[in-house]
Order: sequence, then C-alpha cells, then structure tokens
Amino acid sequence: MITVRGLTKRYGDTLAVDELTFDVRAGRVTGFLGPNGAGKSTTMRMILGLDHPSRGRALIAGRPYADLRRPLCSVGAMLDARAVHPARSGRTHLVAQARANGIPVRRVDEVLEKVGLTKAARRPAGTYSLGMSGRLGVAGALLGDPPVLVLDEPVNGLDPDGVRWIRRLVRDQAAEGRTVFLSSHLMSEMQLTADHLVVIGRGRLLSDTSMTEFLAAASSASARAVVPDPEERATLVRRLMTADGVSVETSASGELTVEGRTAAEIGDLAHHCRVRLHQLSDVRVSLEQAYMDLTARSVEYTTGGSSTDTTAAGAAPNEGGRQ
Ligand SMILES: Nc1ncnc2c1ncn2[C@@H]1O[C@H](COP(=O)(O)OP(=O)(O)OP(=O)(O)O)[C@@H](O)[C@H]1O
Repeated sequence: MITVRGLTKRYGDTLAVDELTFDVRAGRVTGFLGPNGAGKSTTMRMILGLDHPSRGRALIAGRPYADLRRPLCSVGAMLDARAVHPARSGRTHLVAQARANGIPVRRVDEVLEKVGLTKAARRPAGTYSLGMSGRLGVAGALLGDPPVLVLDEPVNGLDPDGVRWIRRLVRDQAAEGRTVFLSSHLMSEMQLTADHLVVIGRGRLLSDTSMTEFLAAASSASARAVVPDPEERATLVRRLMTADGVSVETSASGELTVEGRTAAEIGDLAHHCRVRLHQLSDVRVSLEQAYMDLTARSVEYTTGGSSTDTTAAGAAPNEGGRQ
C-alpha cells in the first residue's frame, strides 16, 4: 500500500504538487492520470524518495522510502526507461542492481525471461529500442519480487503485442495481491487495465475513485437503437419526443441515438408501441471522454483544440440531424 498525505512540492514559483492525499491499495491496478505537467512524475519521484516534499509525506507500507532496508524488495519502479548506462548490457545493468540489493543473480535471468529480453540480454542497452528499454525497466522493477510496483508510462514505445503484455503483467501482479500504481496517457489502454483511478490536474487531486464509478459519473442516460422499419422508427421518435429532456439523433443508416433515456426505457416504450428493434444498447462514455471532460479546465499545456471534440475522441461523426 502507498499512502500519500498532504503531499506538496514547490519548484520556485511552480507549485508542481499541491496537497495531494490518496491511498494506492493492494490487489488492484490504480491508474494515475493527469494532463502534461499535472505533477504525476513529481508525485512518483517523491513516493520513491527521489525528490523531497516541500510539505506532507508519501509512505510505502507505512514507511518513507529512505527507511526501507532493501528498497528493491519493497517497491519496484520504472520512471525513465532510458536511464541506463548505454554501454552496459541489459544483464550487467540488472546484475549490478541485484548485487546492491542482496538479490541472487539467478533472479536476473528469471526476470529477463519474464520480460522477453533473454536474447538481447548481452547487448549494450544503448542499442535497445524504446520498447526494449521499457522491458528492461520493467525487469528492474520486478527484480526484488516487490509487493509494490510504481510504473511511469510503462507502455511508452511498446508495440501492440508489448502493450498487451504489460496489461497482462500488471493485472497478474495485482491479482497476486500486489499494489500497482501506473501512469499513462493512453486512455483506451488504461480503461482496459486499471480498476481504480487517481486523477490530478495542476498538482491537485481531481478524482480518486473506481473505474466503474468514474465512468458512471460522466455518463448521462443515453442509448442507441436500430429500428428497421421507417414508419415504426418515426412512431418511436414521436413518442420519445413527447417527454421533456429527451433528444433524438437519426443517422443516415436509420440508427437512433437517444439522449435522456436508457436502453431499458426505450425497450419498454418500443414494446408498448409494437415497434420492432434490431439493436438496443446503452451508450457508455469512454474513459478518454470522461477524462477530457474532467480535466478540460486544468490542462497546463494544450494545443488549443476543443477538449470535447467527439470526433477526436474516436466517436463517429453525426451523420444525421438532431431532432
Ligand atoms: N526539477 C524541476 N524543476 C522545476 N520545475 C519542475 C521540475 N520538475 C517538474 N517541474 C514542473 O513541475 C510541474 C509538474 O511536472 P511533472 O513532470 O511532475 O508533470 P507530469 O504530470 O509528470 O507531466 P507529463 O505527463 O508531461 O510527464 C511542471 O510544471 C514541471 O515543469
């Protein structure tokens, strides 16, 4: 378990982390989200004793990092995948880490195998691709078989196979009862990986909640329905529109998107009006959209585009008209 209480970091005029309080619990994957410059890396660095808080504290299993007797056996971390001497082989790099922490050298070969780097283990780390460097970083984090993992952007540079591999790895680690804390800007991946979310913006806590609750809070009642018969479709739209707060969009292919009604309510109404449906489902908001809505006002570095641009978020553009 990681405990963060009133954690604050000021660099000159910049308040990088501002009174953060949250727990990262064991047995689940906690995603750490926030726009560029929100303070994620600074928070992780303070958890790992690489930066001193201006105020507050961050504890691992109840202790500050500096008090851990064999740190690699208490917490495994990857903050910067490229932070390896380029002339050293991946294996030599891990052997040095193992020796410094009293870990048997045979564990090095185990973790190299686990991350798929056995073949490249004796090559200089400077010749590794970004994805391979990431795998080496993860190997270092796993070396001491620690109960806590802190990974900053572990999917950075990984190919689709590598992304799936990291997802499975961290989920397995959490299923074994470990504490997993990881950051990523890849929302679709985070949605598949994390059970719980800590979201920050401009150094402050914006949300500390389960993935399910985070998505539910961002969703309004809305659903999609496919009504094959045009007359029946018109009947259903008419009946839906008699209620306040309901709007209906019809796509060119005849699919209805209904705001203000759930799939269950539309199903009941269609049954009542004897309207045949071919498809009916609630519209669930994506993590990307929910996150964009939450952080829209706390983005430090922005491209100036609309944060609620549904086309950019992967939604189909509206082909028909809103009624
Ligand atoms: N050593 C430092 N000296 C001065 N300012 C710093 C230092 N490290 C971080 N900052 C500032 O603190 C703020 C938070 O930075 P941090 O790197 O923690 O954000 P982040 O959420 O990890 O961003 P990203 O997603 O871009 O990695 C930024 O304004 C950054 O410029």
